[in-house]
Amino acid sequence: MLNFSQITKQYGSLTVLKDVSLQVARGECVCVAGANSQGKTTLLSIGAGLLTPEKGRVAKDGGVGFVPQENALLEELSVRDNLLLWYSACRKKTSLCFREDSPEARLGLSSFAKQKISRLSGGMKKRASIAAALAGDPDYLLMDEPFAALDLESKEEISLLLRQLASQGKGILFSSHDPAQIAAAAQRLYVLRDAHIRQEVCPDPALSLEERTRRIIELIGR
Ligand SMILES: Nc1ncnc2c1ncn2[C@@H]1O[C@H](COP(=O)(O)OP(=O)(O)OP(=O)(O)O)[C@@H](O)[C@H]1O
Repeated sequence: MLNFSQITKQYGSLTVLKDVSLQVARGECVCVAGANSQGKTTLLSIGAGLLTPEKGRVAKDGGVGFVPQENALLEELSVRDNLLLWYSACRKKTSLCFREDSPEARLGLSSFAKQKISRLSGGMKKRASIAAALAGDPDYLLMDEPFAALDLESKEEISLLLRQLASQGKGILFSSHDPAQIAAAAQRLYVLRDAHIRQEVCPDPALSLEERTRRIIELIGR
C-alpha cells in the first residue's frame, strides 16, 4: 500500500493541503482529481519524495516512480540514450534496455529507439517518460497530469496504458482535471478542493463511459 496520512503542506501563508489522507494499493488505478491550483502537483511531489510536508507522512511498501507533467527527458538525446541514463541511475543492467520484455518495448517504443526526444509526438514523449519512470521497476507509479497537452487519440492510449499497468500489478496514482480521461482510467478517485479531500468516489464500471464522465463533471467541473 502507498499511504498518504494527514498531509499538510504550506507555501508561506498559503495552505495547499490540509490533513490529506489517501491510499493506493498495488493493482489499482486511482486519480487525484481537481481544478487548477488545488495542490495536485504538490501532493504527488510529496508522494515521490521531492517535497516534504509540514505535517503527515507517506508510508510505502515498495519503490515509487514519478512521471512529472513536463517532459523530464533530455530533448537532444535519443530515446535509447535517455533510457540508458535512467537504467544507470537505477543501477539496472543497461544490456536489458529495449529487451523484448522491457517496459520500453512493451510501451511500443522499440521502433523509436534512435529518435531524438525532440522529434517525438506528445503521446510518444509521454510513453518515453513513463518508460523512464519504470526503469527501476517501481511498485507504484505517480503521474502528474498525464493527459495534459495530448490529442484525443494519445489521451485514450495513455488511459488504456494506465489501466494495463494497474492490471499488471502496479499501483497507479495520477492527477487530472480531464473528466473523460478520469472516467476512462480511474477505478477510484479523490476530489481535491480547497486543500481538502472532499470526496472519494468509485465510478460504477457498469455505467457507460459517457455517464461516468457526466458524473465526474458534476464532481469537479469541466
Ligand atoms: N514553490 C511554490 N511556492 C509558492 N506557491 C506555490 C509553489 N508551488 C505551488 N504553489 C502554489 O500552490 C498552489 C497549488 O499548486 P499545485 O501546482 O500543487 O496545484 P495543481 O492542482 O497541481 O495545479 P495545476 O493543475 O495548475 O498544475 C497554487 O496556488 C500554486 O500557485
